[in-house]
Amino acid sequence: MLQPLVAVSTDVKEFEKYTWHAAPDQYLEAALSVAGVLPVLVPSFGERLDLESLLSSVDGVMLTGSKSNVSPRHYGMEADERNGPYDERRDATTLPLIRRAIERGVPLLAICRGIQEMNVALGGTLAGEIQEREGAMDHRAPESDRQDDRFAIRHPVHIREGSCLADVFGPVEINVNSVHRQGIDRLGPNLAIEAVAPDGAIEAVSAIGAKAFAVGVQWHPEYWAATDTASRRIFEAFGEAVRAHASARRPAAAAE
Ligand SMILES: N[C@@H](CCC(=O)NCCCC(=O)O)C(=O)O
Repeated sequence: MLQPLVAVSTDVKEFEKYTWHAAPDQYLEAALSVAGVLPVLVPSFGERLDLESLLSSVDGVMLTGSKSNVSPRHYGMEADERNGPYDERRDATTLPLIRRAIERGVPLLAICRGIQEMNVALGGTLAGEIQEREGAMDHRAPESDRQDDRFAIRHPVHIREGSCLADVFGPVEINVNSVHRQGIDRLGPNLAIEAVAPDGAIEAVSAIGAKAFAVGVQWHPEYWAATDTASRRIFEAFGEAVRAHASARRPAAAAE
């Protein structure tokens, strides 16, 4: 089979006096080496992108994490500095992309900022600084200059019975990393909770009635995808869904 293409979200960043549309290596590495797909960066040009053309040319969509937050104006709230930084160009690209990918049955894996975008795209809201909520765990990364420390696996999540991820792991507890200060507040109407943290924070969702894999996770399976079984299994399941989509979309190419 030809290696199927997966559209990957990009952050818009200023660096060395240039504007970049960028994605971190970890996500691309996990997509290529564990999911077995060819990641293709999608520039954050928003409504200037022909999403039908894009979604007719790829067999999956992966949304990466980011230090930036979805602008609260997308869920009816004021965008203040406290809840920044923002990346409006990324929002303008990913929010419509999520809706169309799910409508068209293109497999979707949304990670961290990605699950938050998925919830907002489908009509939900987010809460900021969730560590300040009564009884909340601190979901932010540990203070460290070492990424391995910041992305250390450090709390359990319970995978709900009958969920998509229960098909991947079984209805069990898995241990995950945690690098976020925002979280899902009001769940979008067409989303189902797939996993929760011990403090009740929603850690994974899936699109109800989706034609294909459409899962968002608040943790970072990409970071340890090569070595951690649970992280690996998510990317393997995503890769399987992408190849199934490719086979259905291009039977001839799938036979090659
Ligand atoms: N900004 C959002 C989403 C968090 C996220 O995607 N984190 C990825 C890694 C960011 C880092 O390296 O600090 C939130 O904070 O909830």
